[in-house]
Amino acid sequence: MDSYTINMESNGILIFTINRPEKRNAVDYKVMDGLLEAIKLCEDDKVKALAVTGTGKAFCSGGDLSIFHGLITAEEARGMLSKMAGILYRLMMLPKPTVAVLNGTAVGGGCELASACDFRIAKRGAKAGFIQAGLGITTGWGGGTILLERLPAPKALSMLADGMILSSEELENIGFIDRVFDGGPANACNAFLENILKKDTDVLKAYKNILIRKWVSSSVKERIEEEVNQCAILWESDAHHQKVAEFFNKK
Ligand SMILES: CC[C@H](C(=O)O)C(=O)SCCNC(=O)CCNC(=O)[C@H](O)C(C)(C)COP(=O)(O)OP(=O)(O)OC[C@H]1O[C@@H](n2cnc3c(N)ncnc32)[C@H](O)[C@@H]1OP(=O)(O)O
Repeated sequence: MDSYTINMESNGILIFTINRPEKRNAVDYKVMDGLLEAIKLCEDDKVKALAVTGTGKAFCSGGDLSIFHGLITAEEARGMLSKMAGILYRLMMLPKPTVAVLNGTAVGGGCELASACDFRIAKRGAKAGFIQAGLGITTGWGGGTILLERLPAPKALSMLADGMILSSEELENIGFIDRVFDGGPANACNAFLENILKKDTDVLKAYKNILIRKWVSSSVKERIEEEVNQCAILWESDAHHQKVAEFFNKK
């Protein structure tokens, strides 16, 4: 079974779907490479928007702990963290509308992936939380930096520092989720983007470039690199490795 799928819809939406339901769509290196492939495909003028979603009960459960728990030192972690941070940076800087369609639970790096999209819509009942703090680390794929660009600082910091998993309604109240939907993710995505897709691609690109210029002038890239560095340092702590071990021992 492929770890991801990439589908071009007739309405111009390119859909990237993480397809690892047996691991709640945890991100491994194949998923990272697939996301980068989808981002590059968006350079085609036929693509009007990019949607990111998952298969099964979860949107994305963050980094694949069964692989990444083998990364022990800061240096080892930094390689993986900076790879995905670089991909999420390219995702957020894509000069086309992007939407995370939360078909289910998003935790940890899954919330960082969702944050890198312009918009987030969630199926009623979906939950999401930046659980990294409970694992003895911070966000490490740029998601903390990006969230602080998306939400007012008090809201963003409470999501990050609380590390709680919140309901779709709570997330909508905070402003992390732009719309809660019932029914199928694809129909919800089409409905959310319907009016945007009617606009000329150059107009949409011009508006996104206003945002991109703001991020470039405020050194978002450098701030993400610093976030990666500080996560890598926390990564090698005994507290983090103990928490990851507890996740697997709880079975
Ligand atoms: C910088 C990013 C950072 C990093 O890279 O480390 C992070 O993303 S930190 C956060 C890492 N992610 C987690 O700690 C989440 C762990 N998973 C969960 O909390 C739950 O699985 C949840 C809430 C996502 C879903 O709970 P549910 O009860 O529906 O499912 P199970 O827990 O029974 O899991 C089913 C099955 O999937 C495996 N699984 C789930 N998440 C991961 C993961 N992130 N990596 C690897 N495997 C994962 C879990 O082990 C179960 O496998 P099974 O063989 O059936 O026991």
